[in-house]
Amino acid sequence: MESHPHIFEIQDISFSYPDGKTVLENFSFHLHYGQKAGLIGHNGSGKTTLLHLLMGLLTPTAGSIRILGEKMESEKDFKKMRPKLGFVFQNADDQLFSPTVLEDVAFGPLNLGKSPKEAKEIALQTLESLDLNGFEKRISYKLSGGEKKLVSIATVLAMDPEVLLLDEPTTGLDMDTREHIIQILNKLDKSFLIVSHEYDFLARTTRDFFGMQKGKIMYYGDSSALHTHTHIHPLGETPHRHNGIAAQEHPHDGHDHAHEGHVHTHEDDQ
Ligand SMILES: Nc1ncnc2c1ncn2[C@@H]1O[C@H](COP(=O)(O)OP(=O)(O)OP(=O)(O)O)[C@@H](O)[C@H]1O
Repeated sequence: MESHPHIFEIQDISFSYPDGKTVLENFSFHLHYGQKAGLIGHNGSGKTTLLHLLMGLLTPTAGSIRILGEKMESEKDFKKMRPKLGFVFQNADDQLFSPTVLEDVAFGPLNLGKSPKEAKEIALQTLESLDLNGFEKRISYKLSGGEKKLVSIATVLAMDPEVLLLDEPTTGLDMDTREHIIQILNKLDKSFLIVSHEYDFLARTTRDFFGMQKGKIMYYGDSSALHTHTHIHPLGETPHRHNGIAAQEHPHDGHDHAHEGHVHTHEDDQ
């Protein structure tokens, strides 16, 4: 169901932490309906701050935030909107707080007004759809880090949100769990925004990427152009230098793209 062209419309927002540090200034960003996007950028560039602003966990000092067409002006607005925004925290311990996995996954649906029986059914179906059958009886705090991340995603999907926001979902995961998350995201018919430093992960899960630097979106591109060191670009043999970073020469097709550690546009090439 597409009722709004944009999931998020952020216009000219500014935000500073109480200690006075300005993280975002006149910042604008749009995520349209159905978009699967990655957000990359250096440590401290403001990615987590942006996600927290989108969730209403922080309040901008200026500018406007519209979500699904509605202007977010108060905690009341965000409270109403939050069930539609599935936020997967960087640290799964911030997401899981019930004794068992079943209670954790049923918590959202219960909160949305489902009966205990319905909530249990939704929780079991959600676990099954993520290949987590049998997890329902597990003790949440005894799960491994990777299992906690998968169950965190289940707690969010059980609420059937309009959009998922994932903050560094692959941190500390082994290859199998990372692969499992890639499969989950690829099967998902939802919009999402993933903050990650893992370019290959974003290339396999998203279609677009935004590159953030010092509180600004500096780049926008096609995620298939995201990759780590070893690659051959599909066209052209022209060697180039990356944005003043020494001697990483390789052939490419002239698209704006990103490499591990930095993003660049070809206008920047010399
Ligand atoms: N609670 C806070 N109080 C003061 N400054 C903060 C607070 N949280 C974050 N910051 C600062 O705001 C800036 C942006 O932080 P943020 O966590 O949004 O960056 P990030 O892009 O998510 O970084 P990372 O990739 O390291 O997670 C950083 O300089 C950080 O030190």
